[in-house]
Amino acid sequence: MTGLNTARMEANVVVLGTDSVGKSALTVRFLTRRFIGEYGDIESIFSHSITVDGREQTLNIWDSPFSQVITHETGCWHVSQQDLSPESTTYEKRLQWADGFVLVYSICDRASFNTIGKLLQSIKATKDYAGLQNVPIVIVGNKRDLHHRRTVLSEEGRLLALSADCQFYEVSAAENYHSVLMVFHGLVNRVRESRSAGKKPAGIKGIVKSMSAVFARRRTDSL
Ligand SMILES: Nc1nc2c(ncn2[C@@H]2O[C@H](COP(=O)(O)OP(=O)(O)OP(=O)(O)O)[C@@H](O)[C@H]2O)c(=O)[nH]1
Repeated sequence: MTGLNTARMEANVVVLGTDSVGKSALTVRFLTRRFIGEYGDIESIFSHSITVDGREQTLNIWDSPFSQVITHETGCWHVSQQDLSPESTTYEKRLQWADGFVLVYSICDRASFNTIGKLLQSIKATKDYAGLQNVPIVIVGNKRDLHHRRTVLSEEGRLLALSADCQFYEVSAAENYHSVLMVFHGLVNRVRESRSAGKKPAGIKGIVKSMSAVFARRRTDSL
């Protein structure tokens, strides 16, 4: 016996970001260790098992082209027309399905970085609505190999991640497997942390909250 907890875990991951930032390149690099250059527009869910800290983890990764995803009008998120058919899977469904998110922008594309803030807003709104705070999210600045064409500073990515309580990595799906692996390992650790936090017994704050709720109810009952 090694004493390691070998229980297998499963987590659903959605990879999001604007067109051509390298979502498929990142996903395929993680799954196959290879960079193949062109990926097409196919929406796919991949299942892949990895071992993190001695524990096996199955990730179901949903990679979808951005053009099928969302538009943002007057503060509301809308799914695009082609996503409204009954058999199609909407943006909201993707958000509900996911246990964690990889949000990708290109360091050479300022607009793709600006979109990350909007994606964060919509994810947090959906998860908060479902009572799930602190959803695990990793922000990834891709195409690091193209640093001569950089328009987004590393510090900007890091600050955004810090302000939204997310992890942050800059990677090159084209040139480096290891940094891509770190992205998914980082997310797995976050998912584990959030699951074990969900199972923890109520801390002192939780107990005070429940007692206040009980006493408040008694006061209203006696009126
Ligand atoms: N130089 C460089 N090119 C990359 C990198 N990652 C992806 N690319 C290229 O960027 C282009 C878009 O990559 P994709 O992986 O298809 O991007 P995507 O975000 O999945 O795009 P959509 O499917 O349109 O949403 C392709 O030509 C890739 O070869 C990278 O790290 N460095």
